[in-house]
Amino acid sequence: MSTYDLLLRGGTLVTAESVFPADLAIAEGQIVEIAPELTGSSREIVDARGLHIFPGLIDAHVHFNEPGRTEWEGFITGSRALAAGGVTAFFDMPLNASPPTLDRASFALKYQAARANSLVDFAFWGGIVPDNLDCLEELAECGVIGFKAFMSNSGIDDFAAVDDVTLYEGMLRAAQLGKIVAVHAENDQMTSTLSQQAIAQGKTGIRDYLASRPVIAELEAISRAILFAQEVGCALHIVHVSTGRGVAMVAEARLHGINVSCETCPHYLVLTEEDMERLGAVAKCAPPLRSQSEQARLWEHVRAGNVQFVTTDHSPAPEALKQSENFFAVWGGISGCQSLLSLLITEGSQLPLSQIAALTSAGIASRFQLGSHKGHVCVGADADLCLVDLNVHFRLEPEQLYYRHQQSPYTGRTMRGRVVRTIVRGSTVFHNGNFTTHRGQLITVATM
Ligand SMILES: NC(=O)N[C@H]1NC(=O)NC1=O
Ligand SMILES: [Zn+2]
Ligand SMILES: [Zn+2]
Repeated sequence: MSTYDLLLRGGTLVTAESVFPADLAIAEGQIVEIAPELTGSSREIVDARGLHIFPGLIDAHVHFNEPGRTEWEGFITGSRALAAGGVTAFFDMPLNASPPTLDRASFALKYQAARANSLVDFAFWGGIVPDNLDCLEELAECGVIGFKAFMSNSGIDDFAAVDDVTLYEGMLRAAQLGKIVAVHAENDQMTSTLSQQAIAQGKTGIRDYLASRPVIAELEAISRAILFAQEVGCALHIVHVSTGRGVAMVAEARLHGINVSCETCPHYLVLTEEDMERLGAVAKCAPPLRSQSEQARLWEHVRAGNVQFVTTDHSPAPEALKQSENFFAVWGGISGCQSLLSLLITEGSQLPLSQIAALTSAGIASRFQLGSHKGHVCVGADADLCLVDLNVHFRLEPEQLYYRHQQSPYTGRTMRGRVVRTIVRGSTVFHNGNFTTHRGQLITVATM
């Protein structure tokens, strides 16, 4: 009889392919057996009857701001929120921390902070800005997951937007290094000029902000990035696509064999322009929330499989930065990394559970070539799992949030599916509101 470390008995497994009842056994941090009724002895047995066992989610886009702006969000608070939401790994963006992740030294600071404080596994994006092209090679050596560039103003002075030449040359180098380039795609000239004009005319309300970042600004930047990537032969990823039309451009390019993918975020799927008007600063983001008709088309593309994965773009800031009469001056960024799974289960009732697993784990593992050990529920994979009770409906209250700042546009919303346990490489890191000590490790990545 085999001896396991942990046996999950009687649960319903959710994989990117299917949903089926099974026992799951873990030893030395890995899944070692999956079968209808496992009889081996185990150090610990969890009764998973009535629960769904999802692959631990991977959030490929968060801003945890440590070091340097830990008062905005840090690895302790951010990774607790993730664990409470069933997320077992995250990719941290190269900006909003100080210094931003632009070279070997800043990568080392990030790594040390995450290693000391993160409850779950992590990887890092490096940045591309106009003056760091010569540092991309050392960032690749450090093990960044890819390179992120802003095609419009990032809101952070020490992370400048790329001009076309920097983007082109950055893509050339990324292609040589076998790394993916991710872009925040909005046309800088349009968004900057429209913003300046509105502010000069004293038009600083929420509708004015929306008007300063039209859909066409996003579509133009997506098309330019795709054109560059095709020419250069670089793998491209478009972050936080806010409209179905943006996804359609990516889908069309993929049909032509261009190596491009895209993500969207829960806020574009569940909130609209009207919500931004109603909720105010807590719902400010860029690209902004869109109309109901744009949102409906975005959902169609998600259902059709044209969006490779969903991320949260969790980008919080202290309360003071969220308060201004001038909506342009308010920090743009939505806090939501704790609610990814529950939002998709609740709002994506048309999405099969398997597709939710694909969008939150397998899709990311495959795009970033994490290997079969991450993002999959199968024998030999890391035992990164979350146990969810789909029968629970709950109202999200601010005091249930583990963020550094207990604010989110999703508070007050009734959600379905409570995460009861989160397991990282075989260790329970979250269980019914309790956390263990940190456990996170850097995810090592292949070059493409
Ligand atoms: N700097 C930063 O986090 N910006 C993010 N916030 C947001 O709403 N969109 C972004 O790109
Ligand atoms: Zn962005
Ligand atoms: Zn972001």
